[in-house]
Amino acid sequence: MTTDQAPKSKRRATAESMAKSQREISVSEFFAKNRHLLGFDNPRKALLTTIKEAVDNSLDACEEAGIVPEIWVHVEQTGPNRYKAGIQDNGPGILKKQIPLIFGKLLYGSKFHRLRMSRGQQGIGISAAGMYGLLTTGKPVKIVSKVSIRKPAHYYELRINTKTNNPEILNNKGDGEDIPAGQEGHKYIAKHGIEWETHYPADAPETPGKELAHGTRVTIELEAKYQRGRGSVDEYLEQTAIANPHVTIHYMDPENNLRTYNRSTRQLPPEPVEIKPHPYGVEVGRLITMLKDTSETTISGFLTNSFSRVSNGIAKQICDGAKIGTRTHARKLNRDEIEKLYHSIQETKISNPSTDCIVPIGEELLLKGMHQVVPAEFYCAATRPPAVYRGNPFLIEVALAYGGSVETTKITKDLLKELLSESDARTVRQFLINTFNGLGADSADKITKSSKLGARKSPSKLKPREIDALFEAMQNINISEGQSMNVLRYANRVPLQFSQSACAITQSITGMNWRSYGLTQSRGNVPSGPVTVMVHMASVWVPFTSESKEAVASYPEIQKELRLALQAVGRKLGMFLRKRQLVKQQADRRSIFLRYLGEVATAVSDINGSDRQKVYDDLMAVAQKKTAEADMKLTESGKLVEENELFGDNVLIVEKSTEDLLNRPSANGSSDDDSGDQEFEEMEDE
Ligand SMILES: Nc1ncnc2c1ncn2[C@@H]1O[C@H](COP(=O)(O)OP(=O)(O)OP(=O)(O)O)[C@@H](O)[C@H]1O
Repeated sequence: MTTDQAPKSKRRATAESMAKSQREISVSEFFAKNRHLLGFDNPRKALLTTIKEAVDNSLDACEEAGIVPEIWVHVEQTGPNRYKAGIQDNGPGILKKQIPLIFGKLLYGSKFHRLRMSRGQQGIGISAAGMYGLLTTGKPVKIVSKVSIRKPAHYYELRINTKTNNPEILNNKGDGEDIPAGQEGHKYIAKHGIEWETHYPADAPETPGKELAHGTRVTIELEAKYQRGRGSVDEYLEQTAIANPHVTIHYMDPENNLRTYNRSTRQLPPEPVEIKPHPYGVEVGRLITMLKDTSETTISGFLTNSFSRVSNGIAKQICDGAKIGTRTHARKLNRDEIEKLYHSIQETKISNPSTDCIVPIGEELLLKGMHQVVPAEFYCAATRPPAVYRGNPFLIEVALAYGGSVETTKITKDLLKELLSESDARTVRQFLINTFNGLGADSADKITKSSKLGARKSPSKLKPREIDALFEAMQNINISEGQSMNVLRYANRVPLQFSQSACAITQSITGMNWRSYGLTQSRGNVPSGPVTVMVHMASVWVPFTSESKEAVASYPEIQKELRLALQAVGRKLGMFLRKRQLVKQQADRRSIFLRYLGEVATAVSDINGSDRQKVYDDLMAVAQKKTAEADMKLTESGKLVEENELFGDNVLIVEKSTEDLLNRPSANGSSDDDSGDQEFEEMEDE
């Protein structure tokens, strides 16, 4: 018997029968099945992604139009596991004929084909959110858009046809509705229950009660879950406000709490300039397509007009390197010649792309933003000069805040009750870690232990007495040394809230030695301590690791810039902590002198009959002189700093009194153990 023969079996399919089921897959069908790729992998994230896509679009549109953005976000519960999210802006609005395509067709947008810094890049975001809503609730997307105060607004209810990836308009027999301008329109809106803010709020500082002249509102009903804490809508909006100090957001949460994040500046970020691709970033395949599609006749014309930084001289050098004449017909190059052209491009010295296509937040605004949201003692920021990866310009900036109260001490008991009832964590320990940024496992253990809650206690089943004990422990336990660094990641001003460990930003932080800057850190982890670090990558094309735009890919050029920016703020933090340590030591010494001064003065006066008060004053003067550093002001440059004052050199110190320092644990955690300091000095010497 031969063993290499396949067992006899009936032929199951033929090429012909298989051909019957082979057909094109629509992009919408693909993403409907793979919704996790777009950030719709669970109901909680689906709500966040929907709001994020709409808010990012609003900010992009306002900035592009030169309008100071005002955004309304309204989240309302419409049933068990069902929410309605409405996002409105005061942007330029959208032309009537474009509305169905933008909201009812995947991969349709204005940003994909251009090299210019913006939040959106792919043209999937908002239509995917609408599709998710439709699939999970059957409800269409509702859009109102207005381009001028004098013209009618347009109202559409539409759904995406996932088979054809095309929009279907549902209202007014497929034509959509026009809402008249002015009073008549306001009546129409009220009568038909259309969701649209007609006016700015009466207490809006700059535009109280003014009618909204233009803007867009999208309303999507979807299967979702609302929960605060890490990765929530609330966190996204708060972090968006930090990185976009020019936006005002009115946020109505599902419990009808209205929160307003007011802008701190009316200055829009400078307009980024659109650039052409840089020759170094173009791969052979792309070069072939570009040559096929070009309207230029000569190869020299093609090179100078399709790419940035290619002058006639550079084009000639490239052509010479490839042994092709500059006047050769661009569309007639064969594959071999294109390959040579590609290699010659790589070997020709071409200057870096221009960098006015990327706009940093800037050190001053970074400090302002951080200071508004993170209460701390010390802030600093650093913006790196632009660099290039794969031909794409990018820039890294970092802000750091040190000190201040721990998140667990900032909440009220009522909020704690709400958070506990919303949580789906299985244990209280897990709840604490998931809900409070920077709270490490050790601190969560300390809190649960102190509140005497069993390790397996479920957060939603706590009795009032147990909630009281938990609240008490959260307020009183000193967990500053157990805190881990809170990392806020941003790409083109958009907060990145997921896939932390896959992101180049987190990897750069964990790969650095923070102990040399006075923080404790176990190898390969984020450092410990009451520190918040905000890292922003701005680029014409952010290399995300997936379509849901959650993590930045680790290109070596990006890693290098991240490291340099983090080191810049790390050094400033190190200086601050060292000075603070010195002040504390001297304050400790002075307090010991003061303890005995009175007794010594009395004894001296008894022995030699001198004036006790004079002896006391003299001794006091000596004590003060010997411990003069205790009065040192905690500034980089030795200047006296008023609270909240911003320095020119991008450091902000909110002064602490000497008493505060004496009562506060040191950077390394304990107030009376100086072993950590020794380690710190040693690291500095290295
Ligand atoms: N609120 C708005 N105001 C004006 N134009 C808008 C608004 N929302 C969307 N658009 C337009 O619709 C297009 C498609 O938006 P969509 O969210 O689908 O993709 P994107 O923002 O281009 O990219 P991404 O998928 O990366 O978010 C945008 O490129 C923009 O031109």
